Amino acid sequence: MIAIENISKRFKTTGGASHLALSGIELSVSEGEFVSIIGPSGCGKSTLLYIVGGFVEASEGVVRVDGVPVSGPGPDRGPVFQEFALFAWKTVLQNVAYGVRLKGRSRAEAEARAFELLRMVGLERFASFYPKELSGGMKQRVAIARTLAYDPGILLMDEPFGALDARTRSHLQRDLLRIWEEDRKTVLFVTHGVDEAVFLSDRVVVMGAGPGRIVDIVTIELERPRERAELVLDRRYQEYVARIEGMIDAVEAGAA
Ligand SMILES: Nc1ncnc2c1ncn2[C@@H]1O[C@H](COP(=O)(O)OP(=O)(O)OP(=O)(O)O)[C@@H](O)[C@H]1O
Repeated sequence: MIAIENISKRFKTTGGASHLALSGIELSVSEGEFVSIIGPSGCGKSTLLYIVGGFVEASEGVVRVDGVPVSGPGPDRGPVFQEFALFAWKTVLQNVAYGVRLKGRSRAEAEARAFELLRMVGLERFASFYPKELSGGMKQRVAIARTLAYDPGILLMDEPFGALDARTRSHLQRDLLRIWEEDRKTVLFVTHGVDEAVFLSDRVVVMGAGPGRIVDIVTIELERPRERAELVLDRRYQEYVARIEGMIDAVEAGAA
């Protein structure tokens, strides 16, 4: 569904020099697949996601979604980033309904669907609240519901749970998996958390820096549905985490 073909990205830096952030990235993601991208800070994970989203233009290469080259953002790719980017002046319900209205629905239809989505993320009781009245975890749930509202086939998630405390993060991971298991969107998920990547993903893409490149792709052969409490005790899960942590350590030490 997503074909990333030989993507490179060079940024101009101040003073006229340039910085090669990504080089020769090749990756195919199937419909309904959950793929995480992990790697040291600055290796270009966000840049790659933004290129797929059409927010940043590649210097070389092409990204195709269903065979069509990406030339800008589109409703087929829903971004969920770390900054919640909710409308401060709209209620929770209106924020989510906004996403539904992008699909050309009437206000009444949009609100009905928004309620359904709020139920899905466990926030129906907060429909009339404003973003400033919510915790970080709740805001991130609203942001996810708003993106789901226009039903993109692909979710592009850039450390969506990075700013949250460990407990809230683990609740949201579980909720995200539940939602994903219901309608199997294709997910590209950038994270710093190896455990999070292994828990959520079908495949984990490990990137290295200088320039940003793919070092390895690990297929996570753990059955679904996954339960965190069970999984952390599973030797295979522990081995995946240790193996990927080892790869990142090697990349950081310049050995990979
Ligand atoms: N708009 C920009 N202009 C110039 N350089 C940029 C720009 N955006 C990113 N870069 C550079 O590209 C490289 C990759 O950045 P990117 O944010 O994609 O990395 P990352 O792996 O997501 O990092 P982190 O894990 O810290 O979020 C970095 O060296 C960064 O300084």
